[in-house]
This record gives sequence, C-alpha cells and structure tokens, in this order.
Amino acid sequence: MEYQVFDTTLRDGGQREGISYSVADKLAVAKLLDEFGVGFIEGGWPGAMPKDTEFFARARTELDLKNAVLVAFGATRKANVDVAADPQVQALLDAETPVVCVVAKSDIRHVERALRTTGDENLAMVRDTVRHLVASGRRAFVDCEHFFDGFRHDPEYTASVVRTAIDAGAERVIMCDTNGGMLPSMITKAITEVVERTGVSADLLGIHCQNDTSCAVANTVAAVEAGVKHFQCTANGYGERPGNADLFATVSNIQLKLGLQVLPDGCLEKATRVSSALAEIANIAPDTHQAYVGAAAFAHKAGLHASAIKVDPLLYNHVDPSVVGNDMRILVTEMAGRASIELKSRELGIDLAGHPDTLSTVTQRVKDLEAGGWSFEAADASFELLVRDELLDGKLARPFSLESYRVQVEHRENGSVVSEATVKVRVRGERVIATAEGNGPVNALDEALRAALTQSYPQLKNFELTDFKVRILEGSHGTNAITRVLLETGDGDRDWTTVGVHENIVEASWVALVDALTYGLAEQS
Ligand SMILES: CC(=O)SCCNC(=O)CCNC(=O)[C@H](O)C(C)(C)COP(=O)(O)OP(=O)(O)OC[C@H]1O[C@@H](n2cnc3c(N)ncnc32)[C@H](O)[C@@H]1OP(=O)(O)O
Ligand SMILES: CC(=O)C(=O)O
Repeated sequence: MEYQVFDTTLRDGGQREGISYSVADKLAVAKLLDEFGVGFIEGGWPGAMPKDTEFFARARTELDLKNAVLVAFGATRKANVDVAADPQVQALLDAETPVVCVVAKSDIRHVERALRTTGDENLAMVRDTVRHLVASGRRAFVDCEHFFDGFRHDPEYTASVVRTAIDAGAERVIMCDTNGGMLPSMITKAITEVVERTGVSADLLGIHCQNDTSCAVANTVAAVEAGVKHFQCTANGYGERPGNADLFATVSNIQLKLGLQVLPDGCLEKATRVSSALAEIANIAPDTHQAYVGAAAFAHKAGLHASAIKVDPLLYNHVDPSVVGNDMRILVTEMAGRASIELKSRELGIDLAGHPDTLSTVTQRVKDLEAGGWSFEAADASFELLVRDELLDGKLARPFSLESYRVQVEHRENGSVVSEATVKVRVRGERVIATAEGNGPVNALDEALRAALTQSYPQLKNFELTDFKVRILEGSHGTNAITRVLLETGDGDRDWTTVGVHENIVEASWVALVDALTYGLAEQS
C-alpha cells in the first residue's frame, strides 16, 4: 500500500479523559482496527505503564494481525545518557514490534525549556536513538512534537531535526501539530516550505494532528493533498484534549473524495460497525452526529430533502451511505412533507404511493400532534400505528379496549412508597379486571395491564420495558406544562419505541404503554 494509515487509538486515543483501556480491551481494539485494514497499530508505550508492557507481551501470542503491524511508542533517549543504557529505549526493543515510533522535540523552545538541554544534544538524542533502533532491526518512525509551532519560530532548527532523523535511518518523520492550533492552509504552506528547506521528499513525511481547532481531519487531508503518504489517526477522534483526526472521517475523505486507496478492498464498508464497536470498548456513547459513521450522518428531517431523495437519494447525500456501511434514514417530524411520510412509511414496509389522501392526512396529523408536544422522530412504532390507523379510516384492530384505570401511590408510615394500579379492559369480548403493585405508578400500570392481558396474549411475558424517558415541555400561551414520555420496549429479538403526551405524566405513560403493547402484539400476530 502506497499510503500508510497509522492508527494511534491505543496510544493517543487512550490519552482522552475518561478512557482507560484494560489489556483485554487493547487486544480487542487491535483486532477491530486490523479488521478495518489500517496498516499500523500503535499499541502504547512499553515501559511507561505496566498495562502497555503486558499488552505487547500478550500481543505476541494472542494477536494474529492480517493487515496491520504493531508499533511500540516511546521517546528518544534521555539527554546525556548512552542510548544503550537508557531503560526506556530498551523497553521499546523488548516489546519486539517490527516498528518503533519515538517522539522527539523539534521546537527549540521545548528543547531548551522542557528538556533543559541544547539543540545539538537533542539532535544527538534523535540520531543515536534512530540508529540504535535500526541497528536492532526495527523500522524507526520519528514523531516530531510541536513541529509546526517550532517550524514557524525557528525553521532551520526544526528542519535540522527532520534531516537528522532521515540521515540516521528513520523511515518516516511525522510532523505533529501537538497543540492542535493549525488550519489547513497553514499545513499546506508549511509542508511546501519544509520540503524546500530540508530537501526531504514529502513521501518520507507523515502527519499527526490534534483537534484543538476542530480541523484535525481537514489538516490531515490537506497534508495528504500536499504529498504526505503517512497519516496518523484515532478511532472516533479519541485523544488528548479535544482529540485527534478521526480515523473514519479521514480515510473516508481520502478514499472517497481524493480517490486515493488507503485501505484494502472491502474495508471501508466496515467503518460504521467498527466505529460503534470501538465506542463500546472505550465505554463512550457513540456520537450519533459523527461524520460518515454516526446514526444521524445520513438522517434527513427536512421535507424538501425527502421530496428530492424520493427521486434520487444522492441528490441530498454527499456519498452513498452504504460505502461506509451506514444507512439513510428519514425522520418524521413537524418538518416533514408528504414525501417524508411516503419514504418513512416505505422504510417501515407500508407503501403509500397509491394513497395521496392518506399521505396528506398523516402529514397534517403529524404537524398538528408535534405542535401539541408529540415527537415521532424517535418513536417509529407510534408513527407506524398512526399510519396504519389512517389507512384503515381509524379502524385499526386493537388487542384490547380500556374501560378505566386507576393508580394510587401510598406513602406508608415506615417510609416505603408503594404504587398500586387497577385496570378494567375488554379483551376478545370479555371484561377483565386486574390489580398489581409496582415500584412506581407506571410500573404498577404495566404490571396490571399485563396481568389482564396475558391469558389472551401469552407472548406478553417476553415483552420488557427497556427504557423510559420523560420530558416536561413548557406549555405555550400560558397553559400548564405537558409531559412527553418515550418508552422503549423489547422482546429479545427487537426493540421498538412509542410516545405518549399529556398534561398528566401517568396518562402520557399509559398512552405510550398502550402503543407499545399494540405494536408488539400486532407484529407478533
Ligand atoms: C505529545 C504526546 O502526547 S507524546 C505522548 C505522551 N504520553 C505520555 O506522557 C503518557 C505516558 N507517560 C508516562 O507514563 C510518564 O510520563 C513517563 C514514564 C514517560 C515518564 O515519567 P517520569 O520519568 O516520571 O518523567 P515525567 O513524566 O515527569 O517527565 C518526562 C521526562 O521525559 C523527558 N522528555 C520529554 N520528552 C522527551 C523526548 N522527546 N525525548 C527524551 N526525553 C523526553 C522530560 O524532559 C522529562 O525528563 P526529566 O524526568 O529528566 O525531567
Ligand atoms: C506525538 C503526539 O501525540 C503529538 O505530538 O501530538
């Protein structure tokens, strides 16, 4: 592969606040990154942290990488120390990886103030470390910290670090925007000047961008456009402070927009799945609005979008979502037009193409209901029931009808709070009354309703309320606040979401509960 996709999720990604990979996590992350087709996996800093040392030891027997090679990360030798006697450098060799990436100071201000040594000694540290690694059979990469800031301040010193590393045998010298302050135009200009001043071809340079200006992906793409063939990224942009260039957006941009193949055939399609699996391992909720791979990356809300998408989805998508393994979705809200309703219904298996009146009625009902606080965006099951009911002129079969329900909450002398609900329903022509207790009024209602219905619908025992979200909406025109409840229900095979709205939280919950059971039972019948 002409381009080197260098992933540093396990090193720089782990520097994100809130991430703490176990060794088992690291092994799982490495397998997924390899499956995604990156060429290099920087696994951590052996010798700095026991977990990283253990990761490299276990990787030798537990990882069977198909696309990637493992990289151990560390620093150049300490100032005024023989490289062969530097334990940190020895730990890099002990990791037994084919590639070692060492971070070197390339801004003279950091050399003098942070390392507290001279420019010449820093060059010797780079030279000795690279030579020692190469002599020990390693491919050596050098991450030049604060490269762009250093180059702006003292271009000749920073250029001398690049030349020293290359002359000593480094395979790549990586220009790091460590403080993440660059913009794409600055990156392009700097790379042109670096190549001129050092005489080192852009082919031998790499790029590593932190995301402090929110330009890490754009900066990385700009560097590749300027001729750089090695770029460093992290999954989902995890990394120190705001993070790094997101691997998925970066490779997608480079492959799909610049037309340069950087992953093996068939790998880009795994982006969405791998991104979300890596978020799980990091224990970070996936960013639904992440470019390319987020659940909302191809979700369309505006009616005008949907009307064009009906003609051709690419009219409103910058790429076909399937090329990164994602899907397009149509959201139904007050911003929907008839085309949105038609496309969303089609997504749910209902063809409304020959039903122009139903399309108009459903569109208007959705707008009216949303004006009253309803939200169908996340409640596909309630929307589907609404459409099916309209198609049948309001005669959609319901599994039961309500005569009444009553809920009471009792605070007892001993401090316990118990809710009790009684429901009276008609099921298959019979009147059934059931009472149940619960840890709250909604739980008690749910239990009582199930008790009343289970004999007729035994499959109800598989239904479980998996999520319950309550939102209090401000009343308009001085009216009382209203409550919107979203219920997620599952039966082990699938999950569905329903919505209920009312001034009374129990009634809002009841409405969502009735939809949940109606939808679930209809799907199973
Ligand atoms: C830009 C980046 O993000 S690079 C990645 C940075 N990652 C990390 O720092 C995570 C892992 N780090 C660690 O576990 C620890 O910092 C260690 C083990 C590396 C070092 O710990 P300590 O020995 O306690 O040193 P400490 O962290 O206080 O200071 C770093 C030392 O490295 C030196 N140093 C910094 N950069 C370099 C370099 N490129 N080459 C050689 N030495 C360096 C500093 O001058 C300082 O030396 P000193 O101890 O003689 O003052
Ligand atoms: C090496 C690195 O992570 C940086 O300079 O940002």
